[in-house]
Amino acid sequence: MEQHTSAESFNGSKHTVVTIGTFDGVHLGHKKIIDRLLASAYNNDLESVVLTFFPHPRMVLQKDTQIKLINSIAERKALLEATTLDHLIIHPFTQDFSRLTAEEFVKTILVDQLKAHKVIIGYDHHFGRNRNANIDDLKEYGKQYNFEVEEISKQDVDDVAVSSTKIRKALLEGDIGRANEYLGYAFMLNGIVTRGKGLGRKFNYPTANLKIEENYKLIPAKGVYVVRSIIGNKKVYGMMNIGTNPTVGGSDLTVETYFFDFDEDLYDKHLQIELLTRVRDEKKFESVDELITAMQEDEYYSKNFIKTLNA
Ligand SMILES: Cc1cc2nc3c(=O)[nH]c(=O)nc-3n(C[C@H](O)[C@H](O)[C@H](O)COP(=O)(O)O)c2cc1C
Ligand SMILES: Nc1ncnc2c1ncn2[C@@H]1O[C@H](COP(=O)(O)OP(=O)(O)O)[C@@H](O)[C@H]1O
Repeated sequence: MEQHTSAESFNGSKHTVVTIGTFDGVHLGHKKIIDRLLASAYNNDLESVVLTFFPHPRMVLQKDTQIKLINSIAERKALLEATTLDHLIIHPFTQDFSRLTAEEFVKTILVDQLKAHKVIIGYDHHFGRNRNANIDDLKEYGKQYNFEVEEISKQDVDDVAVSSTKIRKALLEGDIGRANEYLGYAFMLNGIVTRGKGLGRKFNYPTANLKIEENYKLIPAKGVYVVRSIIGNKKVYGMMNIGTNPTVGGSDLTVETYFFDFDEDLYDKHLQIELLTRVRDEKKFESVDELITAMQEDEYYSKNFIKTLNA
């Protein structure tokens, strides 16, 4: 797959089939649309292109800082990279870009830059300044500029929208099992390991604190989770706590993981951690001893869960 940082930097020689969307989550519904794109590219001897935008339009137009996405942009790229897509264009969504008229968008981006012969798009897709053009307008432009428009039905669009919404909801409720089912892979968090208060080691449970850079990344509900990561080519399992550590008087939200059968310095390292299942809610215990007992029970539970994976 070739990556392009804007539509302008796309310089394909062949004609293309293009689909446009946010693809947050790159979940099973998105995969179905990408499969359609790939089949169409194959059958028509076209190159397949996903045109996606970043930042999310709502971040730019409504300055929405509350919006939370299932994937960081780096994660979205990596997930799409794993498909056999020919081109991924992550076009910067700016105020200027949002002011392009529908016809300017079609002519300059789809026709001149992407050489689109076909566009696969949702029945309810709106585009251009103030989103005032719809799929019928796109079909008219198609006649004028010589490209075909393939409509994704209401049912298929609803499936995709519903599953993004359902995944966000499941994550916010801590229902990782359900989120992972819709995703078709395990939800992940990426970040750098930072220093905490150094208490974990005293409890015999050193925990790598993950600093997640992207403020728009959705963090699942507080609680304890069984997790997995690849550290230096080795698969390691662990248990993660997302929370404020109320037992030791914490206040900021932290994401910290104790890895099983592992003893290495992780400070400043980048980790990608997959969440596999939820163990329990975070609690304020009466004492540190009670917290340590709970962590021992979490470890027992987690290791049994991991055995079922590897059975
Ligand atoms: C599996 C696991 C479960 C945890 N559960 C709780 C909890 O229920 N309540 C709580 O206050 N802290 C909980 N913690 C967080 C500990 O308080 C925290 O790891 C400890 O304070 C170390 O912090 P430090 O990394 O800043 O040294 C949990 C940590 C882990 C790894
Ligand atoms: N099994 C392990 N799981 C997690 N971190 C570990 C483990 N073994 C060693 N470490 C190291 O210990 C650090 C965590 O120790 P801890 O006492 O909790 O300090 P801090 O409060 O700075 O996180 C991790 O960042 C990592 O560098």
